[in-house]
Amino acid sequence: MKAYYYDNAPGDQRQPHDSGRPLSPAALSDLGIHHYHFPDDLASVDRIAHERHYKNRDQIEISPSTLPDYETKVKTFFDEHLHEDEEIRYVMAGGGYFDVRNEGDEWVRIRLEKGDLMIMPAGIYHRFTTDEQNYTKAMRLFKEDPKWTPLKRGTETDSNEFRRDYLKMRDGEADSMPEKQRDGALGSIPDAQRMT
Ligand SMILES: CSCCC(=O)/C(O)=C/O
Ligand SMILES: [Fe+2]
Repeated sequence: MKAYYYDNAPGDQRQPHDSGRPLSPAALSDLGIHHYHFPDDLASVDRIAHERHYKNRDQIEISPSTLPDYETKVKTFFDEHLHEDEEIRYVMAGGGYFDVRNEGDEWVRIRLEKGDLMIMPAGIYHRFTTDEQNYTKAMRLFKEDPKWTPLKRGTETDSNEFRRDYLKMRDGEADSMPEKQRDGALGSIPDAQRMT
């Protein structure tokens, strides 16, 4: 995992777009993002899923040969959006980038590779893209139904209750975090494996 500010330069979204300004794991944690590295360790993935009350999962292989209409799908993943559920993504092979908005509405790019597991809070604005290798195999873990429901950023999402709850949590009103997001706190994860 590597996190840095996106350079906002023109060019294919799949290029690194590395501004050269890194972001610390602590700064990612302030955004509500947690990261672990579990290469070939599904037992650890299972443990986190259990502790955080995840009920479902699937696997997706994002590549021109496995995903019909690959180029359109990759552009859809790259539309800025939020989800009303916390989500866990575990990269099993290949790599890709999640971009998330920080407190100043700047894009922060998170590079994930094989073995990286990321927990992303409900309500954070983000987008995803494969890299120039055009190959990401990922496990997607869902608290409830195994479905991917992106809500594209707009005036409606700015007043979405999950967005508002996220901002309260990010901006420090800890008591305001919905109980469903406090569930499965990170307490039992060994510090050696916890990256953020
Ligand atoms: C790497 S998993 C596919 C993308 C995805 O699940 C997501 O939520 C993109 O925003
Ligand atoms: Fe998403």
